[in-house]
Amino acid sequence: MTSDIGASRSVTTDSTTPLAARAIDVVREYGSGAGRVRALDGLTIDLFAQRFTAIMGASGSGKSTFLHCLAGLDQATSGQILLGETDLGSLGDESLTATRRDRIGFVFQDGNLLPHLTAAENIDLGASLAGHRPDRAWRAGLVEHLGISDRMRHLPAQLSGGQRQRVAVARALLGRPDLIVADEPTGALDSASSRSLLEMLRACVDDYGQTVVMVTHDPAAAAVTDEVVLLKDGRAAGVFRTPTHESVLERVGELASHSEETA
Ligand SMILES: Nc1ncnc2c1ncn2[C@@H]1O[C@H](COP(=O)(O)OP(=O)(O)OP(=O)(O)O)[C@@H](O)[C@H]1O
Repeated sequence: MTSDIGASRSVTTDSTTPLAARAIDVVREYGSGAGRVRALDGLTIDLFAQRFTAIMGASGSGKSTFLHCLAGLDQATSGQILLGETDLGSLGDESLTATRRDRIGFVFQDGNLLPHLTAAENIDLGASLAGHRPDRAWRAGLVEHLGISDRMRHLPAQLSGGQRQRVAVARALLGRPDLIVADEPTGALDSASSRSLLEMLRACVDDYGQTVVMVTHDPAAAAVTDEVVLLKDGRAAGVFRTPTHESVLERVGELASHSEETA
């Protein structure tokens, strides 16, 4: 059970709550002619700073496409993605690469570690590429908090799936990014590792003041977040706060039955 993670959440939002990122009327089309697919169809979402937001929706509703556009890995066909005040669409290749490296942390399903680098080298990779020295005290605290201090010299193949994910979380947090994006991070984990990863992502927000956006199909994972954004056919189809396992199941069920009625 994960329902007690984040049990003390309290989410209030008003016009002064700062935004970490925004998607404004975003369209993303793939292909052309008869094969054209509109993966995002005028999507508008506000992502509040220092919050944990889940993105949910049926398969094909545009979740990964949105996350990739938000993280500057893919480009919207039209509309705007703002990271703080920065319009990602206005950046050239070099600035976009630097923005991704310096302002966004990534946690993907398989950890996405480089196999020939040790855990420590993987954690330091972003800082090394940027020519920065990692903040040693911050790094040591993170690694300790994540329980991987004794695994720093191991290669990814010598780590468990859960340990690889912890390394990925440490790497994502090292540069204190403006935004951490997680794509189905619990998808390949057993329930204990999944719970532990969700606790870590929750701690990123509660203890380190980070902003986390996570795509998930898992109601138990969504139930530890502050806010759930539902997508349908490439558009926002609802937002609800302080989700519980039950409320997630209910809202996702409603969305699915509404889709059947209108199909
Ligand atoms: N590179 C691509 N080329 C063509 N179509 C694509 C491409 N990437 C995604 N799509 C299409 O865009 C739509 C949205 O895909 P996306 O992967 O964002 O959905 P999703 O909600 O993340 O799905 P899932 O839950 O199955 O991962 C789908 O119809 C998909 O087939």
